[in-house]
Amino acid sequence: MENKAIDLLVHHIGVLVTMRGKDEPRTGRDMAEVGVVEHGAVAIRDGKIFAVGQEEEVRAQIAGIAVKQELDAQGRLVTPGLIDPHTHLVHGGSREHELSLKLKGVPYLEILAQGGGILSTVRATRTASEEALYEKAKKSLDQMLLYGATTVEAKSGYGLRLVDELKQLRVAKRLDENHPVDVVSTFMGAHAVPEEYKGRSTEYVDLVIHEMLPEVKRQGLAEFCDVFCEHGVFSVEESRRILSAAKANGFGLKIHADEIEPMGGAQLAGELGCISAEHLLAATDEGLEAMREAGVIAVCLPATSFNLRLTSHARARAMIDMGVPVALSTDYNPGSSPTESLQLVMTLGCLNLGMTPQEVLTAMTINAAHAIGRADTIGSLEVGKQADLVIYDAHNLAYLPYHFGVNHVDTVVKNGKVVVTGGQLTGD
Ligand SMILES: N=CN[C@@H](CCC(=O)O)C(=O)O
Ligand SMILES: [Zn+2]
Repeated sequence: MENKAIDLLVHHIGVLVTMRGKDEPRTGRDMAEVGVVEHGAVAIRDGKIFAVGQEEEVRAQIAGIAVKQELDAQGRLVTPGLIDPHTHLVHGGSREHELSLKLKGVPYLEILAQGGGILSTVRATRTASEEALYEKAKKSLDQMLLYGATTVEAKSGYGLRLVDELKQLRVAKRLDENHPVDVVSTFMGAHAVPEEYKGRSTEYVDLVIHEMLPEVKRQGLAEFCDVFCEHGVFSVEESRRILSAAKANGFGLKIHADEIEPMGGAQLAGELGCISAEHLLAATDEGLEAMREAGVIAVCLPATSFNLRLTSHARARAMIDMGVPVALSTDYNPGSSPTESLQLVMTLGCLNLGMTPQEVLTAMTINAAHAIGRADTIGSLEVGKQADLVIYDAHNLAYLPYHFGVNHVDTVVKNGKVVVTGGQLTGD
């Protein structure tokens, strides 16, 4: 079998960013160690990386083995496929009408308290057919792929009743099966208290725990469970109840924590051993310390703080310096972050969170892979891992966040197949 043909050889890579070398989530200085190889090549067989490194070495390793297809990277930049570890991919409708409210200074939680915000998307998602949700989410997933994402996490949470939560999760599952991008599902029945349970949040929490969680598990529709722990949404105690039940049902845990108010969500993430905690703009030093001790990954969402016109951002610099592993994500959703572009997030990660281009790339490759429990197969270009990589129309890493607002992706290889070429989907 050693001589079975190489399916694809990507060669003449000017700067190859491998992210190789470490099994745990990257922290501190390691976040800047991106494993650059100049004059690189990647040999791919059966959808996996067969050899990677300097072109001369790779060619020596595959000497005598036939190569079916060669792809000339023309001296440009190659990175692992980008990973978006926090999205609300599947939903009905859009919320551009909230822009004028935002411009008048109406706060995000105020819009929600008035029955808008998440709840208006809940109405649109409940009335949408499964097919319409599929087509809309597919369009967004196409965009994500065109901007370099090869794996995406997707949360439910706009159904807020069993039938519609399952509908959202089925759409995510079908996309995972049919679309080149891998979709990892999270159940988020506790995204808001639905209108019909207004003032009865304890009853709704009971419903999530006793009806929704077991059924989602029984149908195998989600790997993780997430909760929006925030004033006026779910309290720390309610979040603890839901996440503890999720843990007992075998879900991995995530939490939208300390986004707007310092509630103690970060501490809860540490206490329960969540795989990740999201947002964290208002997280205290004690909260971050609890996360560091428990190895919880901080998923920072700079497009959200930008879009909500917040003057402060997640303290990613402090997190990195104190040893909390940081990942970055679009938080793609119709309210607080209507963008599919991880490249925009690169720019905001640098300019608003103070991260370097190297740290930003680590945060949306290997650390993002850890945040969704996939670091054994994706997130770096190493022998045996899935052959997911991106060729950019750029010659160095810093160029990506520097030249913002445009798409630098030229080619995407997913599981060894060219799925984007010349910035267009191939349809494979
Ligand atoms: N903060 C809560 N949930 C989403 C926003 C959802 C919405 O506004 O529709 C977020 O992560 O930003
Ligand atoms: Zn979110």
